[in-house]
Amino acid sequence: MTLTLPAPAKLNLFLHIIGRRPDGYHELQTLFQFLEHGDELTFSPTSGSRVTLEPAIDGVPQENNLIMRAARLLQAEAGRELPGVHIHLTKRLPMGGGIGGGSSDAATTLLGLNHFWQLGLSIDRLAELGLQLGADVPVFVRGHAAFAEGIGEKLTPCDPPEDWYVVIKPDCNINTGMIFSEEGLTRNTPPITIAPAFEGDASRYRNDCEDIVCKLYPEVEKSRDWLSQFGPARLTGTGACIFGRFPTESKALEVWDSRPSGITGFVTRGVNSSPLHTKLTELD
Ligand SMILES: C[C@](O)(CO)[C@H](O)COP(=O)(O)OP(=O)(O)OC[C@H]1O[C@@H](n2ccc(N)nc2=O)[C@H](O)[C@@H]1O
Ligand SMILES: Nc1ncnc2c1ncn2[C@@H]1O[C@H](COP(=O)(O)OP(=O)(O)OP(=O)(O)O)[C@@H](O)[C@H]1O
Repeated sequence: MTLTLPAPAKLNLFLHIIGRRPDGYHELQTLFQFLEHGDELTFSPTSGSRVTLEPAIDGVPQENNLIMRAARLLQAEAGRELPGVHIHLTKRLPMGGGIGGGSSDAATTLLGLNHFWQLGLSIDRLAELGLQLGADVPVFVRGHAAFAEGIGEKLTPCDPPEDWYVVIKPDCNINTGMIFSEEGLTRNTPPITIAPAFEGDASRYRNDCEDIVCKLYPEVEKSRDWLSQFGPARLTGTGACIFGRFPTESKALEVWDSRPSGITGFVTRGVNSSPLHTKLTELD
């Protein structure tokens, strides 16, 4: 049977860097919330035992695509030949945007194929496998908005307000590894000791990558300057996307409709339960 599942985007409502591990990875404190907007994956049975994926993403070799890598991890975990599957990807999320498109595709593949192949793997095991693919994959596997620590794998579920967002994608792709290797990055923000009750207080919470990203990419700074006329505007992840929060859809659309020509992005709602998990629950 064919299975179609969403791969939602995420925002980092704030992102603090509190230190660096001996292996070079950065210790973070961040608040993840999902968005209703996202990619979509369709899994269809095929004869034989191959996993195929279409369309390919320009510049990403098929075997490096996080969807194929997630499928390979599950095949290895099962340790036996599994039925063939064709995966169709509807890509809507910009790459290098800090909204987790690749990580979410990987999580949807892990949960989707676990269901499709009836592997019966637990969410804990799928989150462990996901962490091998990227620091952002576990939150997408677990499916609830969360305060994250460590490199993003220690998750405390929480419920920030489900506001509306204007998300702008400046015309640049930002490489996460490159930003984390920048000399001038703030790496010593004092840790928050309890999971925050986030009310969008811009002065208490920030994104520690924002200053450096705005310095390196003037188009990101320009987007932030435009959106911040309407309220606090912030970077997500290591960029490039900038988002602003609004209490209603009509207010978000009003701002979006006033954008100058050349600004691309979307309006969407923040949700604390992942649309992926909502869809999987409906199937059970
Ligand atoms: C910035 C965030 O998007 C916040 O949610 C994530 O922490 C990044 O997660 P991601 O895109 O899945 O990143 P990964 O593919 O795991 O890492 C890419 C590269 O960024 C650097 N990296 C990543 C995460 C982290 N906590 N510290 C790091 O220093 C590492 O050099 C790594 O090789
Ligand atoms: N299915 C996929 N979708 C998007 N990118 C993929 C995929 N598979 C591999 N990649 C690679 O991963 C890189 C990061 O893509 P992604 O969309 O996750 O960026 P991002 O939004 O900056 O993510 P993050 O917030 O996790 O840093 C891409 O530039 C691409 O080379």
